[in-house]
Amino acid sequence: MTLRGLYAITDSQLLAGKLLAYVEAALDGGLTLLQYRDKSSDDARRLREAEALRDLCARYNTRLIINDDAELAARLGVGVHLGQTDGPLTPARALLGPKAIIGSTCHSLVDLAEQAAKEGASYVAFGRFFNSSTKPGAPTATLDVLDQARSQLKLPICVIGGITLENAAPLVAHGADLLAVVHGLFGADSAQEVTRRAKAFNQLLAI
Ligand SMILES: Cc1ncc(COP(=O)(O)OP(=O)(O)O)c(N)n1
Ligand SMILES: Cc1ncsc1CCOP(=O)(O)O
Ligand SMILES: [Mg+2]
Repeated sequence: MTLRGLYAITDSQLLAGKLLAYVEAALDGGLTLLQYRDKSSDDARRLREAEALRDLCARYNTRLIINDDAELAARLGVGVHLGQTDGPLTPARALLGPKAIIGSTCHSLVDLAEQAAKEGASYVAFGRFFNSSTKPGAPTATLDVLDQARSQLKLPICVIGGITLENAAPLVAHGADLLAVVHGLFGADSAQEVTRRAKAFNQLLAI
């Protein structure tokens, strides 16, 4: 399986009251991956929403990834994205099995990505590349890091942080495989606009 394309990430504040409608609109435009990212501790809601997203993604043949929580991912039979403080990759791979998609945050450090590859990551994520209202304090990364990652790594490379239709092209030109986007996709005034943006991101990636 080649991991390349638009990687939509949900945000509980931005998508309050319209999570499924906006996610379906994005799926209509074409998503390679969807990440359920909810930093709250409302476990019951997280389970309910993640199950609904898993079923929706299945209808569109799109893989669901759970942020931070390998146990929830295992319960649902989907993938997980783990940051540097979200627990180790090796046990997550053992828990989820060889076919699960497991992503790893590497900030701007190719060494972290090399390590993640050895520990069984399916893709590595660098960023943030631009200002992000979703995660303003996230460490930054540059196009130089992306060049270095592209030349050293065989794994799919994901980029994140403030990505929009206006600024994404250089990231693709420098070797990004997956564009991970919250606000630049879901910060739209209508579901139709979400679909339009998703299609336009796919065009940027020549998908
Ligand atoms: C695709 C992707 N890349 C990076 C992140 C950030 O993960 P992390 O550093 O663990 O930060 P939180 O998202 O958990 O706040 C991500 N979630 N997805
Ligand atoms: C989770 C995360 N990690 C680094 S930046 C970021 C937020 C991405 O959201 P946006 O696309 O709205 O900047
Ligand atoms: Mg995390």
